[in-house]
Amino acid sequence: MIGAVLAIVAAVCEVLSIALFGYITDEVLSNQDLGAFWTPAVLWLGLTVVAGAVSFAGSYATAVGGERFLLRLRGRVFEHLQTLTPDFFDNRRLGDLMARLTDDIEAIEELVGSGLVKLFTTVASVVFFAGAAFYIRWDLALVTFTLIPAFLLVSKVFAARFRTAAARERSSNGSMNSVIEESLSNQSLVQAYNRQRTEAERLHAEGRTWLRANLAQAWLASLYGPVVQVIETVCLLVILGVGAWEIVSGRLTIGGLLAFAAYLAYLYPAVQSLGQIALTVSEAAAGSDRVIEVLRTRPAVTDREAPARPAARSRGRIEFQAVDFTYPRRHRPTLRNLSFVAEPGELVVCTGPSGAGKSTIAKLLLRFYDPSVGRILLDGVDIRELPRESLRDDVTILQQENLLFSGTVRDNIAYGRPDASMDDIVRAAVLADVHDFIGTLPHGYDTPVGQRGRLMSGGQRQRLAIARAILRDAPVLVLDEPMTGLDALTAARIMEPLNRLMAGRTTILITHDLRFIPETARQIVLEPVRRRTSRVRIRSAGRRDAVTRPV
Ligand SMILES: Nc1ncnc2c1ncn2[C@@H]1O[C@H](COP(=O)(O)OP(=O)(O)OP(=O)(O)O)[C@@H](O)[C@H]1O
Repeated sequence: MIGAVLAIVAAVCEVLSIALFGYITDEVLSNQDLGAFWTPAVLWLGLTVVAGAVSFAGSYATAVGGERFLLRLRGRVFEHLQTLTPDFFDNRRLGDLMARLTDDIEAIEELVGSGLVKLFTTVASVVFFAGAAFYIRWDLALVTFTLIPAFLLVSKVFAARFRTAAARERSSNGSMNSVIEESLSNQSLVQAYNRQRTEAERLHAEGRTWLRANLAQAWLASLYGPVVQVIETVCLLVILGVGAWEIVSGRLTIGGLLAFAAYLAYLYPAVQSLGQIALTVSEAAAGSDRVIEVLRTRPAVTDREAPARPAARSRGRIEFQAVDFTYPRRHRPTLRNLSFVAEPGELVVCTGPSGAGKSTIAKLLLRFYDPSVGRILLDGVDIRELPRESLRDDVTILQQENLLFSGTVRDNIAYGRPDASMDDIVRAAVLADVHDFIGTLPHGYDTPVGQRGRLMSGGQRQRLAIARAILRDAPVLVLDEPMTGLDALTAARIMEPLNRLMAGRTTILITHDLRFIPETARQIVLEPVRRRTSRVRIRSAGRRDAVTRPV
């Protein structure tokens, strides 16, 4: 609003300056009276200074509004993305989502930042310059204004095509980002398999689509200027012709005609830039369509309106009651009729062939998905009744692939409890058997772990993740293949800190590797769901031939 008001003031100053120019032409130049020059000259200079100051303040005020709006928009889209279940990300390309958060939001920025200032200034200019032209000679103004629809028609035709080209450019920009993101994040695989050339070709192919879309935009933008210029020249000739006739008839002075022409010289570019704003709007619209698509996606799992109030600290009793689950867009169920109980502090080992649905149990427990049938209970309460935040505070997961962020060792251990003291962090590292190793790092706890922790070995990453889980101190623990990728010696070494982590916590240990599992641990064996006969067997790890029973 401040920007709009200031833009109007600036336009009024410019209108008055041109009126002074007309006055000087008639009173000073035509009458050859130098004495009449000084007052309008000083006034003109004053108006120019005021117009400059006001338009500076207006542009800046509007830019502040636009940029702040964008800061909030980007934050809002990002927050919304984090409410969506991991399934959403599994089904999208990361590079494309990143393009939506950066380039597409930037396209909107161009509209609400510089675009908005321009729109205010232009509309104010059009209104005032048109008004001033009418004031000088309404009939001449009417004749010249009949040509304005030609400008608007041209910009309408161009804007529609520009929007299609911009949408293509936005989407191919997303695809290009995806290729770059995928290739660069998998560089060791790319190089080990000699796929550099193929990856470069993939990027080139996406780049060509992007190039075509950009050239279509450039073609339209370059054509727009000359087409408008032709219309402008027609207008100018009409003004000169009709103006000359008005002067001959004595209804207009030369100063009046010059001022009139000057108003139109401001007015037509303003109308033309209204058309260009239409192009900016088209581009922003293409970007905002993609941003809105993300904002419109509803999370697959949400909290109840009035969720149950969870106990201050959960005891950690987990119960799956006749759970069936089918992944979205899949026809075959992954789990069918799965029932088991894990008592507080108990270790339950979950095994079964690859693809039987072991990791799916962890995803259901964290409510990344809800069961299609059946219930999952935490301390006797259906987890759908609990706020997701408190449920996830009670469950710590140690994933198959240990996910570290690119911060320091300390940041990574404290990830689940950012307020933890240094003493707590060190204690967790000691229990996870990683403290001595950290001592050998160049900057100890302040050593960066590298992108996704790649500066650490698999075993070191695993022990850092164990320290992180120990520090989090949740009553329920899900360990998803904690020994994956580790050799026998490292796996044996991991077991000790893992046992310390599991002590006193309800633990669901998903693993293929039964070598280090305590004899007494209860074991759930998942069988892949085939026809309707799939089932779950429960047996003791020590007695593999024990009676198996469908649950
Ligand atoms: N997000 C998903 N969308 C669709 N299907 C999925 C998804 N995640 C897993 N699946 C499918 O569900 C089945 C079970 O997967 P899950 O990861 O739970 O198996 P798993 O028993 O842990 O296997 P592994 O031991 O190999 O890790 C598999 O057939 C898999 O293809």
